[in-house]
Amino acid sequence: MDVSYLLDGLNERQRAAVSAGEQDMLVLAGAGSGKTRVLVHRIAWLIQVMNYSPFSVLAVTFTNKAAAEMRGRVEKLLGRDVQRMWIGTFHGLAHRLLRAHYQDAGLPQNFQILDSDDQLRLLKRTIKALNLDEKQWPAKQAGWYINGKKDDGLRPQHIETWDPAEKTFLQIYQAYQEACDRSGLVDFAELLLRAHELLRDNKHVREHYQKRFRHILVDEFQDTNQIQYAWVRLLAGADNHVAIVGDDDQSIYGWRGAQVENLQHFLRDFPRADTIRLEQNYRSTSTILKAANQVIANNSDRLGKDLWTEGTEGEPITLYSAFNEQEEARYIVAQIKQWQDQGGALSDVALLYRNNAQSRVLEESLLYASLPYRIYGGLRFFDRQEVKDAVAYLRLVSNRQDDAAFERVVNTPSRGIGERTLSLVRELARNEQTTMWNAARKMVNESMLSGRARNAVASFLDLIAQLEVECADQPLSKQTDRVLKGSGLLAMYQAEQSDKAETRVENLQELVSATESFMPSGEEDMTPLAEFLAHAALEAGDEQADAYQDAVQLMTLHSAKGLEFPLVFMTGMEEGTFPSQMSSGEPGRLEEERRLCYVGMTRAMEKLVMSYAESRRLYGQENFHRPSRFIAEIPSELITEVRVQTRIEQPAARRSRFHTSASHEAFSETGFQLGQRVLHQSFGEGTVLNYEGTGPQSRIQVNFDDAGSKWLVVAYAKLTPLR
Ligand SMILES: Nc1ncnc2c1ncn2[C@@H]1O[C@H](COP(=O)(O)OP(=O)(O)OP(=O)(O)O)[C@@H](O)[C@H]1O
Ligand SMILES: [Mg+2]
Repeated sequence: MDVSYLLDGLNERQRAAVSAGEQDMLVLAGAGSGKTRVLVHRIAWLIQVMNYSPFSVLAVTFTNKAAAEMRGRVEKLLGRDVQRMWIGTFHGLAHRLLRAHYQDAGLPQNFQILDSDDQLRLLKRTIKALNLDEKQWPAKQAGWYINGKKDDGLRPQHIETWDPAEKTFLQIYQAYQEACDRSGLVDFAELLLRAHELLRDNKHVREHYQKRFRHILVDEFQDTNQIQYAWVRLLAGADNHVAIVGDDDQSIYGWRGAQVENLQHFLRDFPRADTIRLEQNYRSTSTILKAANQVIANNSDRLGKDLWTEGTEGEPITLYSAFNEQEEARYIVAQIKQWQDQGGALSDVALLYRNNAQSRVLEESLLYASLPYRIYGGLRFFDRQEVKDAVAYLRLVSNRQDDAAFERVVNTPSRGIGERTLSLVRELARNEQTTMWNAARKMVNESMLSGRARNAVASFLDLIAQLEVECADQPLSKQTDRVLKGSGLLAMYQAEQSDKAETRVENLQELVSATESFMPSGEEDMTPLAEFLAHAALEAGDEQADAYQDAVQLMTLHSAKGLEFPLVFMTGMEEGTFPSQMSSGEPGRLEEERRLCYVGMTRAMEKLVMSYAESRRLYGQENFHRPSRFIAEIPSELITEVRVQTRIEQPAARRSRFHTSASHEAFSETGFQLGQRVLHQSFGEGTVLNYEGTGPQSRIQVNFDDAGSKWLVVAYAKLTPLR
């Protein structure tokens, strides 16, 4: 058979990696050098040329989206489907292992995944139950503590501490874990830890998979944490082969426990591994690549890589300075329209930002301009309130011991079960070391509640029992439909009659279609419902209604990893936003932010646009910041600066109650406009942001580059207009 096509479109070093014999390898290379492409071709090579069954190859990627893409690309190369092949994220694969071996893992068969939001809720309740003050012991912090410990492979009994604060967190960890275990709930970090323990402690399970997975391949290896790497080592055993690809310059999850040192550990633990370096970038124009290389050169302790391209020079990087985030969004939308007018596809455009919260203003501008968009991460379909409510019903119907689901829906829609009643149920559950369901049942049976409360709780318990009967042996979409109607959820939102409620109804309907089109794999003894619930908890944004529409792609810089787009906007390039406030004091974290900037820039193929706003309202607060230091790290000859061209009217959202049309005229008379640059004798240069009052009393707000924001009386300020 002619297999040369598997090496087509690869350079010499890539070919060497793809066609290597039975061996371990590390492909260490910069962004866009074809690492992922090598991995895909290697998998096809193993199957086609070295005659491995797809069944004996394990491939790990970083997101579900990347996993789906990888599977698709392998299938295209092979010309057949590889459904049986294990391609997934660490979390997804861990979940699959736990399902298949739930007994060995000490889990109930119908265990459920607790996502981050549910985890936080459960932590809040745990902290309350321990009579701790949530202000002093915030649930979020407890979550970080617990997840961090789990990522390091530590159970409460492994932790010893003299630190009184840590002692309390440890106590929360313990109580939280007990609650999870009682309810058959597994959080994200627990998936990894438990799967690790399963492989470590069960020889037969471990040996089974060691025999099975002859080749293990891991993409984005620089962002594995300790437990993930420990897992790879366990699975690899003595005579399997591991190929990892990564780029130390793109390690951006240190804050979540990823260890870039794993790259070195790999070379130590797999001493026979070949290191292959790729140096040609095939993704970006030389301008973009040069700029990205310059930025990352400011970091220390790099493994060091040279990246070059034969690509064209392309356009310079556009830098846009806006006076606030609204105006930034308007500029971006105008640019996207222009791109569209020139025949560009919307799905070729990515808007990247540092924090999820930054997306709202961008979304509003896109909506206003009727440009369809999709968001990855953040506002995932399965994260939306109504969808979570519906899923919680499904969970409770399939497992009554699921406390998180119980809490979520017991009084949604409202059925007169108040906080007082619930706290009685919680208390009994706690005292008897049992679940909410069991406690509630007992309270009803033994008349431990007042008449009304008892009836309300009893009818809820009956409702769930009834739904279970109605759902038995029904197809998944019928079950979902039954639950939506029977629970009263759908009716509740239908009755609400607001735009928001309408969207919620649509989302619930979308959930039914999602279950309709869901194809359970039928493996590992899972019911379709159990598989769907796991999918809902693990999938990020892949199920949005407009998945196939041509739409602008919005995502955080973190979730853009591994992807590429012809036109990329990096928004919010301001000190305090990016690099983030928290990182500025710590050199280590600042370097991680710089790597994130490198990741962002190297997503762009043809054109990169960076923008910053002099004033930004975020989380309800207005802040003034200078342009990000990363901008200054780009050689100026690679940048074209665009300034605010048309002075725009005050955006509605920003109009304060002081503003009257009279003051607007008075303001205009002063000769200054919003966004205008001005010079003050003692404060120096700044930008006009706001104004109030009329006549001689009128005041003007200026954000000075060095002195910060100040309100000044126009008549006395002696401002000199610049530009
Ligand atoms: N030898 C090659 N010839 C032509 N195009 C290539 C070659 N190798 C890779 N490419 C293309 O270059 C782009 C980048 O490749 P790929 O995504 O595999 O890079 P990567 O190293 O994984 O990047 P990242 O570090 O961002 O994950 C892709 O569009 C890919 O198809
Ligand atoms: Mg890649």
